[in-house]
Amino acid sequence: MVDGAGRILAAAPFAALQRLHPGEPVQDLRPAWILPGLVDLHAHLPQYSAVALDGLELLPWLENHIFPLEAGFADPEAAVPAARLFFAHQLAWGTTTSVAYLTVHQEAADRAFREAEACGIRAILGKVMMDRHCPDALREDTAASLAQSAELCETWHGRDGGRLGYAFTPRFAPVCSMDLMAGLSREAEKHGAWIQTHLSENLDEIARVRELFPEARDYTDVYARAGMLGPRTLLGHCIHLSEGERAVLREAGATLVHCPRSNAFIKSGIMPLRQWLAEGHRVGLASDVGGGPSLDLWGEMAAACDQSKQRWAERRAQLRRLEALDLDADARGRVAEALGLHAHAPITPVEAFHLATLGGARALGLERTIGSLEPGKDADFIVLDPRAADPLADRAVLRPEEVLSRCIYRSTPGMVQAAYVRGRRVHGR
Ligand SMILES: O=c1[nH]c(=O)c2nc[nH]c2[nH]1
Repeated sequence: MVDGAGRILAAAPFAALQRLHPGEPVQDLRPAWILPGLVDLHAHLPQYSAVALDGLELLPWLENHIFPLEAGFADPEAAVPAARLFFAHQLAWGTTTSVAYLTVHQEAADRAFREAEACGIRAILGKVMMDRHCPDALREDTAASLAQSAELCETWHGRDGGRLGYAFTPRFAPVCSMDLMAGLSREAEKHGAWIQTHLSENLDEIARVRELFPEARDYTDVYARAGMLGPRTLLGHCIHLSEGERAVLREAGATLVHCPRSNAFIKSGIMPLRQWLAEGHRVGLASDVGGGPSLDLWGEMAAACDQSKQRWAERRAQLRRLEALDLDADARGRVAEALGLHAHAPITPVEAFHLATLGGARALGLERTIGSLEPGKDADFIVLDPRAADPLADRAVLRPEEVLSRCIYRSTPGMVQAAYVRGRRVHGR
C-alpha cells in the first residue's frame, strides 16, 4: 500500500493486505511479484553506445573506444538522446536507482540531469573530472573542473526531495592530480555529496599509479591522502586489493562496487566477492556499462554468482592437488593459507539480489529510504512476472528463492512489467 506522497504504508501478501485494509482501492497484479527496485551503483552513461566491443584491456580500451566517444559530448545535445535511452533501459530492467558517470562536459552533464529529472528515475550522477595524462580534448584545467563540478552539485544535489544527487567523479588516479582530488574531497564534504571513482581494476593501471604517485604506499593510499575515502565513497571494481588497503577501506566505510561482467569482459580479473563480504566491507553491485555489456542488473547478479562458484571450484581443485603432495599437515595448512585456498561458500542468488537492492541502498546511506519494501520507505518498486523466466511458462510451484534464481539466471527484457519511483509509474504497460 502506497500513500499519496509515494511512501509505503504497508507491505504484506495480497490476501493479508486486503483483510487488514478493507475498502482500499486495489490493483491485483498476481501472479506478478512486487519487489524493491534495483540499485545500479556504477555505470557510464555516455558509454552505452560502445558496449561489447571485445579485445582490449582497460587502458587501451579507454584510449581506443572510450575517450573518442566521450569527446563527442562536447556537444551538449549529444547527451539528451543518450541519457533518455540509458535511463529508459535501466528502468525497463528494473533499476530504479541509477548511479552513473557522465563526461567532463558541464553542459552535457546538466542535460543528463534534466533527463533524469524528467523521466522520474532516482539518480546520482557526476561530471567526470580529469586534469592530466588524457587526450587534449578531455583534459580539464584543475580549478575549472572543481568549479564546474561544484556548480553542478549546487544545482542538482538533493533536487526533488533528494531523488537526484551529485557524486564528485574523478575518473581514476592515473588521470587526476593530487590538487584535483584533494579539492573535490573538500567540495564533496562541504555539500554532503558522494564521491565515485575506480580503484584497483587492472594490473597495468595499478603499475601506472605506482609510477605517478611514488610517495603513496599503494593505490588506496593515493585516495586516502587526497581525503577521498569515507562512507559516501563508491569505488568501482576493487579486484586486486592488498590486506593493508582493505583495512584502510574498511575503516573508512567506503563501498567496494562489484562489476562482474565488466571485470570479465575487459580481462581485469575476478573480484573475491565472498572474501570481501566476509571481511565486513560494504559491497554493492553494478553493470558498469560500457565495460559491462548491458544495463540488465539481473545478468550481473548471475555473473556474481557464477564467478563466485568458479573461484570456489578452482580453489577446491587446488586443495585436492595439494592434498596429493607429500606434505605433513602443518606444511599443507601453511601453503593453503598462503595461497588463500580455504574457499568460502559461493554467493547465492538471494545474496546477489540483496546486493542489488538493500546492499546498494546501504552503500549509498539510503537504507532508510529505499532498498526494501517496508512501511515508511519510498515506494520504489518493480512488478516482475516470473513466468517470463520460466522455460515452459507453466504453473510449476517453486519456492520463492527458486523463482528468484530463475529470474536472475534467465532474465528477459519483458520480465519487468512496470517500475515505480516514489509510487509514480516510470516504466511499464
Ligand atoms: O571500467 C572502466 N570504465 C571506465 O570508463 C574507466 N575509467 C577509468 N577506469 C575505468 N574502468
